[in-house]
Amino acid sequence: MQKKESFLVNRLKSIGYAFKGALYLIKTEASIKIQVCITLMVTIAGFFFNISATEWALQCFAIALVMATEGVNTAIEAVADFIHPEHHQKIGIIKDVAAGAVFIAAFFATIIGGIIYLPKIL
Ligand SMILES: Nc1ncnc2c1ncn2[C@@H]1O[C@H](COP(=O)(O)OP(=O)(O)OP(=O)(O)O)[C@@H](O)[C@H]1O
Repeated sequence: MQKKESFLVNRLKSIGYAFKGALYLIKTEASIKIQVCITLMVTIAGFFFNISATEWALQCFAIALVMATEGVNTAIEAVADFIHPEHHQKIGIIKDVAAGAVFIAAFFATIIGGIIYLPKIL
């Protein structure tokens, strides 16, 4: 009989798997690499312009939203390719909708960036 692992060991393992997934995403996805670069740039900009705590919170939220939707988009693409490797109209729609979610997050993240930085630059 298999020994039942404690709740804590299970949670730690889950964090490990999630970390592995995030690392895989950063290593394999070109768009996430670009997003990591943008994250570094806006973090430097945040310190440079000495943005407020609320602005930091909004910036972190925008970054997290874009990266999280990108991760979900990648997972959906992988599932779609796995279950139906051939070309299919429905797969196309599924992938387009998933990509659309990333676009929406990125669009509003850009607006947040504009609201924070444009008044400081102009
Ligand atoms: N199996 C398929 N059947 C129908 N259309 C597809 C299929 N695979 C891809 N497409 C179309 O091509 C587009 C790009 O798909 P792809 O899987 O190459 O994603 P991508 O945007 O290049 O992914 P990445 O996030 O890795 O850059 C999809 O949004 C969809 O419109």
